[in-house]
Amino acid sequence: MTGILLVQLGTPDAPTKAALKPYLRQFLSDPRVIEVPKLIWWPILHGIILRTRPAASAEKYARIWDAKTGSPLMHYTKRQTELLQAHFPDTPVRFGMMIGNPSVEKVVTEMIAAGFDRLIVLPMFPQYSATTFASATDALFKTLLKVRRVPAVRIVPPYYVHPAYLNAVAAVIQDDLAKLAWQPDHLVVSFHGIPQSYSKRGDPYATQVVRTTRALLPRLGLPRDKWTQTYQSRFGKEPWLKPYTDDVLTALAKRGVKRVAVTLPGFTADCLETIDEIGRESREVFEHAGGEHLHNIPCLNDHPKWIEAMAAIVRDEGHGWVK
Ligand SMILES: C=CC1=C(C)c2cc3[nH]c(cc4nc(cc5[nH]c(cc1n2)c(C)c5CCC(=O)O)C(CCC(=O)O)=C4C)c(C)c3C=C
Ligand SMILES: [Fe+2]
Ligand SMILES: [Fe+2]
Repeated sequence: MTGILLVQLGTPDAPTKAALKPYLRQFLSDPRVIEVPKLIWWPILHGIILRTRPAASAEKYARIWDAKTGSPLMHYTKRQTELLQAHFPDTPVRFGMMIGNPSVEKVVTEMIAAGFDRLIVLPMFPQYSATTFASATDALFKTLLKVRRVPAVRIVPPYYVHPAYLNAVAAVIQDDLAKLAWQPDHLVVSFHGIPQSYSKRGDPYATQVVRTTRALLPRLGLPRDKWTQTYQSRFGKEPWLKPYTDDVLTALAKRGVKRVAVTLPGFTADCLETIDEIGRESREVFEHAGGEHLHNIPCLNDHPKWIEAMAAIVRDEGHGWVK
C-alpha cells in the first residue's frame, strides 16, 4: 500500500513558555540548523537562549494563535493534508512534523504498522536548504533506522521552479492584490534567510531562491524596478544572506515609496515568521521609516491552485505508485 507523507517544520503545542522550551531545544539542537560545534553551542543554548527566548517567543506565538484553530502552521498543514487527500482517493495522505507533534517518527511508525510499504515524502520546503529539507529527511531516516520493515521511499525533490508551484504563488499574489483597495508601488519578495557561511560551504538554498524569483516575476509582469528579493528572520550574530528584508523596507520608505506588498514564496503556510515578523515587526519598521502601508500577502496555505500544484508535484514523483 502506498502512502503520501507531508513533512512540515512543526510548531509548539501551545503559545506558552513551557511549550516553547522543548520546541526551541529540539529546533536549536539540530546540527543541520546550528553548525557550531556542540562543546561551544551547548552552554550558549542551555545557559542563555533557553533561559530567555521561550518567554519572548511565547509572547509572539500568543499573538498569532487562533482561539479555535491554534497555530496557523498546524491549521494549514491539516487543511493541506485533507484537501490533497481529495486528489488521491486511493492513497492515504498524512503529515508529520520535524519538531514537536505529531512527530515524523510517530506518524511513519504508525504508517508502517498499518501496512504501508511505499511512501512518497513531500518536504514542505520548495527551495532546498540543509537546515530544512535535509533536516526533514534526517527525521525520516532516523525513524527508518529503528524499524524492521522499511518501506520503499521516494522523496520529492525541491520544486523551486516547478511550473505548478510558480503558478500557484502567482495566483495567490494576483487574487490577493485584486481584493486590495489600493495597489502597491513596490513588491518585496521575502524568503527566510540562512547564515552566509552555510551558503559558502555549499548549501544551494540561495541559488534556488534566486531561480524561484527569476521564474516567478515574469508571471506577474512587474518591471525590474518594482520588486526586490530579500531575506528575513535572521537568528544570531553572524551575517545571513542579504539584503535583509527590514533594510530594504527602510531604504524603500526613505526613497519615498509609500505602499508595499510583501510576498513569501518560500513558506508553504502562514506561520510566526510571516504573520508576526512581516505583518507586525517589519510593518513597524516600514512605517517608522516613513512608509504608509505594508500589505502582507498570505502564503500558499489552502489556495486551490496550491493544492492542485501539490497534487501535480506528488504525481510527478509518484509515477506508477499513485493514480
Ligand atoms: C522556510 C524555510 C526556513 C528556513 C530556511 C529556516 C532556517 C532557520 N530557522 C532558524 C531559526 C528559527 N526559525 C523559527 C521559526 C520558523 N522557521 C521556519 C522556516 C524556515 N527556517 C518556519 C516556517 C518557522 C515558524 C514555525 C511556526 O511555528 O510558526 C524559529 C522559532 C520561532 C522563534 O523563536 O523565532 C527559530 C528559532 C534558523 C537558525 C535557521 C537556519 C540556520
Ligand atoms: Fe526558521
Ligand atoms: Fe523569526
